[in-house]
Amino acid sequence: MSDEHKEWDEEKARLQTVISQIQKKKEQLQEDISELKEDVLELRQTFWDDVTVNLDEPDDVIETQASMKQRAELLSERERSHGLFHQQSKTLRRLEDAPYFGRIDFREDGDTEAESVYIGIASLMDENDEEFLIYDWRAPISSMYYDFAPGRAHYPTLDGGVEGEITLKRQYIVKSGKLEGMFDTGLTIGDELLQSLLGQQSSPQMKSIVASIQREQNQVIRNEKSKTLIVHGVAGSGKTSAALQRVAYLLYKHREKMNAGNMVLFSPNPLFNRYVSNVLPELGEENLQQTTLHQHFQKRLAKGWQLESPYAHLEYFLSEQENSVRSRGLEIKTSPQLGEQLDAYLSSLSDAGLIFKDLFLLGDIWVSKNQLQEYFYRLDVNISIPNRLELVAEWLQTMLRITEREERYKAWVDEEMEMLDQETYRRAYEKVHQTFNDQMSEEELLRKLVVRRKVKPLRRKIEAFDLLDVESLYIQFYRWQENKVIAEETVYAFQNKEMHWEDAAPFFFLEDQLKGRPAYADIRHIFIDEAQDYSGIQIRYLQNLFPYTRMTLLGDVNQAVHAHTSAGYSPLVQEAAEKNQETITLLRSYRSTQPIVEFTKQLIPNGEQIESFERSGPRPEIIKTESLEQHEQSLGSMVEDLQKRAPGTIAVITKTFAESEQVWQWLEKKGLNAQLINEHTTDFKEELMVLPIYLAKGIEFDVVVIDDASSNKYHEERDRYLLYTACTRAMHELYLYTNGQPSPFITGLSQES
Ligand SMILES: Nc1ncnc2c1ncn2[C@@H]1O[C@H](COP(=O)(O)OP(=O)(O)OP(=O)(O)O)[C@@H](O)[C@H]1O
Repeated sequence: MSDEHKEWDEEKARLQTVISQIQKKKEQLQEDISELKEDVLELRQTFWDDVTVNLDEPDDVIETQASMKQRAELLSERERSHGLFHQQSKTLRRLEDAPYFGRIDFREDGDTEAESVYIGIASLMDENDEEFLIYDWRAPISSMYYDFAPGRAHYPTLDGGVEGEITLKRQYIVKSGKLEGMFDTGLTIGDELLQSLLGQQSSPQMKSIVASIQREQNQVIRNEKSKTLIVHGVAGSGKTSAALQRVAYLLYKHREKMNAGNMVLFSPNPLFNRYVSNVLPELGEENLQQTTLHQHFQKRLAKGWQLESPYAHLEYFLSEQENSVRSRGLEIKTSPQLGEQLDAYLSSLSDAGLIFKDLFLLGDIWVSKNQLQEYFYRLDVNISIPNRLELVAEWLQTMLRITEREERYKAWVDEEMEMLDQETYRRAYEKVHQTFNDQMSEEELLRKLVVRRKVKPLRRKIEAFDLLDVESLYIQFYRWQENKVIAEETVYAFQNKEMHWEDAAPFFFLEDQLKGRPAYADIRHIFIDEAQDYSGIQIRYLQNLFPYTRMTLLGDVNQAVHAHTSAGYSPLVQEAAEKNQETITLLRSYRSTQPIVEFTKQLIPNGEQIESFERSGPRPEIIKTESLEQHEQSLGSMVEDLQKRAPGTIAVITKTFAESEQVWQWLEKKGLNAQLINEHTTDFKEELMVLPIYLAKGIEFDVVVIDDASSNKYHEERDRYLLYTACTRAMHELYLYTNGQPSPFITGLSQES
């Protein structure tokens, strides 16, 4: 028997042994779960049997409480274990399917023999709990699998590190418990394996990449040095994938002190949220909180206000005439200097200029805005604005108590008391007797109650430091900057209780600086995907909101779709003075076939740095049409044809939503069942989709058809990046229609790979 055959048989035999171990553990766990379940049920049913309820004497009450507490603790401990067992059982079920995907044989310096380290999505011990049958991919020793080729290697430990030699590095393809393939590899984790993984069809949900994490991606995943990690990666280089594996890694590494609830992912759109929602559960971890910046601001918005969505904002600027007041305002509101200018404005407000709100009680001004301002500016100027506001609030609380006492005996209270219902009377009566408050008669208590109810909204306002007129202060900022026209334009929107997207971050930033930021103490790590689309002030806002939180920013400057990104700022560029930042660059694109990568990289400056992964496929095609009718006809037939021939997802990508609607109608007319994706879509329903570029961000499709890459649609510099983003969504096939003259960005591009 050849060595190869022998090894294959040995590996097969080992796999069987491990699987039978898993099955044994699973059965044992099942028994434990059943027992525990019975325990829990019994405890619930007999909860009161062992509790002697005696409330006669204070001592008896205490004893009763103690025995109840003991029972409740026992019950909750059992319930917790039950949950834990369930989790373990799920992990075992996953392991049973594919226990491991890799192996390294590592000989530690000083040892004579190498240990075989098998790596999978979770650790597994042998029967006697002595040896590791499988190591979790996140264990320190497993890091060598991703970081080193056979030869000298090391891995970190708490007391320094371990050095040694990797004598073998192997990969396995295991499906439904069967060994389907194995390869010995060098540094790159198996081209064979990657080929087979990347050649697959897209799926409606992103998959985990643990089995084939590349070395540079591993640096992203395990990085813990810097407070801010910037990952700058070309389209399809695995930024999102690496970020999600990073979450899983951090949850494993810090499992004693951190859980999924301590992390937030800011993603580009709700569809993307859904797209990535399966990766962590697939790895046996809970999902982290996901939101979009828009959803976040919406939660903060006062009642009755409307916040423009970033998509509506984009649509506006994609179809707006240049040099409108709003587009000039946009430049200022997203300029890299805005943060500093707001800082300067805030520091000027320390001496003068704060605008307060009149405080009303019983329909009259109780304390006027001028009185508040006077009081505020009489306080020590060295105290910060939020702290001075706290002092103002304390002063108001005292005044309110006096006012309350004064109001109690006024005529309006008599009137209101007559209107009180029976229930309120009864409660007041009971309260007087319960509290043995002889001094306070029922009537007095009712008066107090009536006044308290009336002042409640005012008290709430004071407690929330809701004393400043932040809207006016925000508008005043633009006047202070001598940008009167922009101030007026903002006034106009604010009068209609509309907040434009570009106003949200500076507005809430200002509010937080003035009133003190809301606390998000439990958030330990935030991830910002598609960070290139964030303006300076949006990032500054988040940094200010989460001052003690680590941040991972992921993005690609070439995929910037927002107008402000041309303003010369990118959150992905490391600040020179900032020591706590680190940047990792990913240049290899895994999503698309080589011909597609070779085509798309010509669209952008410095595209030649982008490396493609050797995967073949048809060349991208540019199809010219001369009229709208021809365009409709040809695109419809092409899509119909694709549906018949190409399995998987097909996306027709347009520049704006209005164009998506039009294309969708064309396809409907042809009897093709397509899903029109809008900003509220959270699920893929059809394999054929029509959507604007900004909603396709971060997502991928087997086949992409660009609706109209003509110069009509894509001619400004900014359009270059939109087109690049759209084309790089394609995994296997890419078609570009151009109705009329092709865009200058694709004219003359080579379609050869
Ligand atoms: N190491 C890897 N092994 C297998 N597949 C990978 C690997 N890295 C990336 N991929 C695949 O490449 C595709 C692109 O990955 P991902 O979406 O994470 O990239 P991205 O950099 O976030 O892309 P974009 O910025 O263009 O949205 C996905 O299908 C992902 O599964």
